[in-house]
Amino acid sequence: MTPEHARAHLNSLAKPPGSLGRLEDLAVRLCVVQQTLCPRATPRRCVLFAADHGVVTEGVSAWSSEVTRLMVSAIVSGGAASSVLAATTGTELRLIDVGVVGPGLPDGPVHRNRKVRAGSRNLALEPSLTVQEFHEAVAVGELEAVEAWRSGIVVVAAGEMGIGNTTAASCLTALLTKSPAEATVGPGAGASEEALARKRQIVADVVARGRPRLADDPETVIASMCGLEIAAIAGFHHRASALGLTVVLDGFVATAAALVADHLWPGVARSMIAAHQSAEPGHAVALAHLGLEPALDTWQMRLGEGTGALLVMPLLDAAAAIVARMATFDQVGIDTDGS
Ligand SMILES: Cc1cc2ncn([C@H]3O[C@H](COP(=O)(O)O)[C@@H](O)[C@H]3O)c2cc1C
Ligand SMILES: O=C(O)c1cccnc1
Repeated sequence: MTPEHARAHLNSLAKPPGSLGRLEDLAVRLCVVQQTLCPRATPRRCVLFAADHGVVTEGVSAWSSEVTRLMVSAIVSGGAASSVLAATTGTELRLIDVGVVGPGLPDGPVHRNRKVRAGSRNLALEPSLTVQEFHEAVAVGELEAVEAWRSGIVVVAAGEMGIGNTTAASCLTALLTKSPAEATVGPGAGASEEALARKRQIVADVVARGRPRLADDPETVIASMCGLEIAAIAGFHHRASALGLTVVLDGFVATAAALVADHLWPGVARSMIAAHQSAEPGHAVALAHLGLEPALDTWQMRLGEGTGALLVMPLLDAAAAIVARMATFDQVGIDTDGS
């Protein structure tokens, strides 16, 4: 199924060609990703991965690390933005703790404790993860993708919660897209000008250190600036894509994880639909590198936590319904010959 084939089908439906605008682009993408003219947007699941970041001690975030643990509780108990959007869009939600500092919640229908370690190390001073820790976190994400597939899920999204994770995402985006640090650093969850300047300096230094070694030892370099939840999302994206699931890509941090997956296992972007373009400047850079067009590009969202992916789910329902259920010009008796 090529884009041209899907577009020709849409043009045969009882409407002026292209008149559903961006919904048609989304429908084409869904058909191409699923290789069918009967695409599906359900059943679906959003899996959030949570972990802490040692680099927070450098003052790069407006928030302290304990907010990660508190937000994990809020997500699980239904009060977070992601919980509300998952509930209103008919999307199952899971929260996997891959490395939040502090005691974990008990396992339950939504929450799982899969801590690899209590947060990543401070990437400004030392490698944030060892290659072994990176692999363990990747495996946690891979297992969640396998479980989704075994449960008959068709569409998945990965999201994250981890104070400080936009610093790691900026490092990875600059490293893997070969962009300057200034192009990939933004205020994250509201960093002050002072924090932003520190963040820029740290990202520039860390990427400059890693860049010369990337070709020879990609896993060590990626692990050295990666967060546990970002590694888990990379594993999730990779395995979900290999199993033929449709992957809806969330914001800047989830897309940095997609860059990691694409670098280690090229081709994952073929299974992906980019939900939105985050207000974080690095997101546009990362999406362009992956060759993905966001469905929503003027919404100025900058939360992560799976929220952009969740917001786009009802549009996927609409896109799937248009493709599979609309009548053709022929069926309604409209002659398009000579038009
Ligand atoms: C209450 C709250 C809820 C969030 N949900 C997602 N994030 C987002 O912001 C954090 C990254 O931004 P930075 O790198 O600047 O710390 C991550 O937790 C991300 O998921 C949140 C942030 C906060 C404060
Ligand atoms: O787009 C994102 O993923 C994002 C933006 C700001 C803060 N946290 C995440």
